[in-house]
Amino acid sequence: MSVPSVLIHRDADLLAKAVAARLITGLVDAQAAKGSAHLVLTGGGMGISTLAEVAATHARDAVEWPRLDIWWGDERFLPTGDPERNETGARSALLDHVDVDPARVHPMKGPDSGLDAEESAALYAEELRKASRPEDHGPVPSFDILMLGLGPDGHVASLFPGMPALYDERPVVAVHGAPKPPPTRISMTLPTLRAAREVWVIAAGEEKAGAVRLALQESGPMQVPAAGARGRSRTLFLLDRAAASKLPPGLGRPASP
Ligand SMILES: O=C1O[C@H](COP(=O)(O)O)[C@@H](O)[C@H](O)[C@H]1O
Repeated sequence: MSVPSVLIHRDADLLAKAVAARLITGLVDAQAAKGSAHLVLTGGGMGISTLAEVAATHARDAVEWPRLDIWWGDERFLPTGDPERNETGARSALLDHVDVDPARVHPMKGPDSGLDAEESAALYAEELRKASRPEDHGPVPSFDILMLGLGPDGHVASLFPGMPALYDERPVVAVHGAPKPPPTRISMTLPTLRAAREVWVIAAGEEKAGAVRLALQESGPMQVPAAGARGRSRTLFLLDRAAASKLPPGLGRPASP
């Protein structure tokens, strides 16, 4: 697992623009190297505003969208089209505006599918298994880029502090009783997040500053799940100044004037 690097941008707006530029470049590089790429999306404020910034730049046309598999790190267990679903936000911010291959967009199924949360999680794990190749050495693809928002409590995906999902070795699990609504969710587990080549934790705002510090310094993943989110090759904490405001001097590199 990689040691995190911390990059600090001036504010949330510039952070979203900078992450969008980084994302386009990362996808172009991955597709140039391998022909196609796997991207894992997150919900939440920064996750969706980053996608909106990708949609807003002409450089998005450098990505070969039909040759991209799109996954979600977690989903709120709500019906298709519900505005609170991470999928709904991602589609309206970006996916509805680019030429993705519908067969390569992989939303987690909600209750309108007729599945319960456990069945939906098991189905997603199976979809991931089918997409993995021998060179992935495991039950999920080696995602090229996996983006994560960060909750003020340190949660990433739908892995909340102290909850059983953090101990689960299955690739994808149902989460019940989440402290943030809705209580029922589907989430990739830590081993699946760690299968990614690059993990990007994206956070803005002072309310995230304590979680950022703990995730980088003092905690284990059971207390602060973000402390366990690390990529195989690279882990980036992409922050605005407010979210970085509790880091000790020297931890983190200012990336914007
Ligand atoms: O509920 C969720 O929250 C986190 C963080 O959201 P934010 O709005 O505080 O940035 C998000 O990463 C996760 O995907 C989502 O389901």
